[in-house]
Amino acid sequence: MMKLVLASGSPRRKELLSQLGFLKTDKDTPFEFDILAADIDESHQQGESAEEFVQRLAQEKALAGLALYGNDKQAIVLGSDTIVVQGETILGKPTDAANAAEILASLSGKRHQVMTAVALTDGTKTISRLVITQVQFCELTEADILAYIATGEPMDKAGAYGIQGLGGNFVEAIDGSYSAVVGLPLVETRALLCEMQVL
Ligand SMILES: Cc1cn([C@H]2C[C@H](O)[C@@H](COP(=O)(O)OP(=O)(O)OP(=O)(O)O)O2)c(=O)[nH]c1=O
Repeated sequence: MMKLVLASGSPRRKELLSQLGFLKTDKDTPFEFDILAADIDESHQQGESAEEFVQRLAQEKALAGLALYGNDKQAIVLGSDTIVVQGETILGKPTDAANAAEILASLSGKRHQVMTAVALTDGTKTISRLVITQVQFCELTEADILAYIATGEPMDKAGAYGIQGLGGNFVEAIDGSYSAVVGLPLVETRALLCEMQVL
């Protein structure tokens, strides 16, 4: 049987993917997936646009996951990547608290884009989607930023915030996909899973 594999160490992606299993039409076969963390080099290449970058990383995670899982075993592997884009700048996860403060100050009172790419591969065919969401932040004071960093929440998240957590306090408006901002766009991932006949 074809096994679905989530190539991600993100607990949010695990939760969102589980959520998709509840809409499975064939109730006789349960929706199950294995999880493995595919470690890839996430550095940006010169001349690469933000859109190209995030899609390449999602595909590389899926392909690295497939290689780790064992190319001989029948598997469909899902990889995903999320970045925050502010003007010309691509913001990934903060390197430390000072960098988190810099990132949050740059998002204060402005609109940025969250780009999430998701890729599915079975080794023969790789399909993917890119979802871009606009997020408007309220003005943040220095005290807001310091208090937020002290919670520890920003450190493992692109753009140094989590919309699903305390970071939601700073989100004035969102135009696009909420689940994509959290890390896995539900509608688009469901479409990909249907295309690969997993759902
Ligand atoms: C903007 C934003 C990002 N994030 C998270 C989603 C991603 O997990 C993370 C961006 O880092 P990613 O490199 O996309 O993912 P990851 O390292 O957490 O997991 P993996 O590569 O193993 O799949 O930021 C939120 O949880 N909430 C938010 O509002």
